[in-house]
Amino acid sequence: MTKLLEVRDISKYYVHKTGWTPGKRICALEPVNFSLERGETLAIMGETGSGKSTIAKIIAGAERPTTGELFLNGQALSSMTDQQRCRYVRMIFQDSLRSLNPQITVGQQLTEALIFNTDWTPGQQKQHVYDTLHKVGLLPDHFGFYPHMLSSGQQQRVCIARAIVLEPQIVVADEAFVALDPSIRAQIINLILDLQQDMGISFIFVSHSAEIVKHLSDKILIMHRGKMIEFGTTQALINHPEEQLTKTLLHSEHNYKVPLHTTIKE
Ligand SMILES: Nc1ncnc2c1ncn2[C@@H]1O[C@H](COP(=O)(O)OP(=O)(O)OP(=O)(O)O)[C@@H](O)[C@H]1O
Repeated sequence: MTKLLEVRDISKYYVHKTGWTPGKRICALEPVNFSLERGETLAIMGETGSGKSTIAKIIAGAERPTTGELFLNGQALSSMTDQQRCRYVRMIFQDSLRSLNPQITVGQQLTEALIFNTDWTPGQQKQHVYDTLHKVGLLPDHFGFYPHMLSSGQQQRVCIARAIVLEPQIVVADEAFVALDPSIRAQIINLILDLQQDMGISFIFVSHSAEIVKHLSDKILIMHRGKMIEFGTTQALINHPEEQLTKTLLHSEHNYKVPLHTTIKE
């Protein structure tokens, strides 16, 4: 069966343009290979500067790989138009709350993606935005709200609504929930699990929290200095980690305390 996502030999080099060493090539990511099935959730863990965000951004199309190719349902992502690609893969950024436009209403922000990426009538667009607000636990009234009228948890729900409004197959989240307080973070994480079940979306998320990773992910990818050092199912990496870093990251206590409802994903 065709995989949802296949990452083949993706690498990334940056070239210093200024500073003490102009022209110097920095390897942010050595070639990585992995794949994901439909509906599976992947957590990317690793130390600071190990290349986690680089992988996330390449999958979401926010960065181009230096080498390699990504395949979505067997089709090369590089052969797709931006419009096709953003229907399939959406990203929630680290500072997602700041990415909401304070000048326009929630409804307008969600409708924008539909105007650019569908040929629906205004009535169809509006109905779809209402349905999307409902999916993320917001009310029809929130359509007319400006971001400052919402709590941070509701703003995060709007960011998630914006990511799923085109019904993508993959949502990439880069440490998107760090700034939220623990009880709101737990609600948002449980919302993601619900969306995964209802819509069959695959989530790829970068996190330092062992607790969140164990709760949400089916597979884990461990990065160290630009290299993928371990990749496998969450159960396998928890029960039989091959690398010391994997043990440290998955059993670390420096994680956020999140009152999640269930334990490790089966
Ligand atoms: N635009 C850029 N130009 C030059 N170097 C970059 C750029 N983006 C990332 N890097 C470098 O690539 C390496 C990997 O960065 P990346 O942001 O992917 O790490 P990370 O694991 O996500 O780190 P963190 O947990 O701190 O966000 C780092 O050494 C970083 O300094």
